[in-house]
Amino acid sequence: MTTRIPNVLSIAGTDPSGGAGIMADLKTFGALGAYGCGVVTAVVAQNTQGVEAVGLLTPDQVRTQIENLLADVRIDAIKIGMLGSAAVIETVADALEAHPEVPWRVLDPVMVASSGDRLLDEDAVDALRSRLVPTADVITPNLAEAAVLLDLPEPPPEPTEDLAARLAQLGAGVMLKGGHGTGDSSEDILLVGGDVTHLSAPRIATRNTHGTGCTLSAAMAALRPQRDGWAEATRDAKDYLTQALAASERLDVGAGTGHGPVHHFHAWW
Ligand SMILES: Nc1ncnc2c1ncn2[C@@H]1O[C@H](COP(=O)(O)OP(=O)(O)O)[C@@H](O)[C@H]1O
Ligand SMILES: Cc1ncc(COP(=O)(O)OP(=O)(O)O)c(N)n1
Repeated sequence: MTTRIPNVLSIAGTDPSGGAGIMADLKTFGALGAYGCGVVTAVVAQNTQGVEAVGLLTPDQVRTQIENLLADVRIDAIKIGMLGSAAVIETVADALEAHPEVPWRVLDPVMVASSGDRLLDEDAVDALRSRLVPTADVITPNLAEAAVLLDLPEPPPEPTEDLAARLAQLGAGVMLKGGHGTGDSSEDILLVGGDVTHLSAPRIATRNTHGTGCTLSAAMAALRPQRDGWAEATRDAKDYLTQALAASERLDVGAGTGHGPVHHFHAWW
């Protein structure tokens, strides 16, 4: 645990509507006492209704941003989000292997937006599984992403310890998210270093769920340098997200027919 203000890096795609991607990550870092840095991997035309277009940056463009940043700024934790292609996954994996000094790494295996639009090439899953997952401390799949990572025919209905254990065999700790269920509570399972933690929160009745996965993984990265372990950091990250969901109706973003953002600065305004 550090007492200095942590510098936390998001490597992710953009969301001009500010609810997901690198925009959400930087808001989350700021709200949770971390100084935010960002490396852009993709320029995504999206809003609360869905994704209109995806423009991937080249591996060289991503590599140069990472190397230039790390040559100057001490990074205390990294959150990795949308990468888009196998080539960019290889580039980020190489960069992380070359920088073992970055202590904490959270990987959100972003594949598909809640609108159904693809954010990762289909042929990139192997590279994600074999090159990037083993470089992470914790991966944060939702149930659909867990099914793809484990080659299951369809997403399981809810997170289970068995599913988390099978994901952990890919080489990282696991925060298996159950946000897409329908019960009264929203249940996740954290499995790190053989320790299982069940995380439960009341399910908030709102359409403003755009960027919940981005916000959760960013909060874990922001809090890990400020807490004693992943269990404490993840519990506090989920509490922050639950409050941001509960306060989201105070925002007025989008036409109201899509999925709006959570309120990242609910504690201030
Ligand atoms: N309506 C909700 N109320 C409370 N928590 C939620 C709700 N929707 C999602 N969550 C929580 O948000 C986090 C992200 O989960 P999920 O929505 O499954 O991820 P993703 O955005 O990657 O699909 C999890 O901790 C999940 O339990
Ligand atoms: C640029 C970008 N990255 C990730 C996502 C997916 O965000 P997520 O938190 O999983 O939330 P939904 O979009 O699924 O609601 C994204 N949309 N854009």
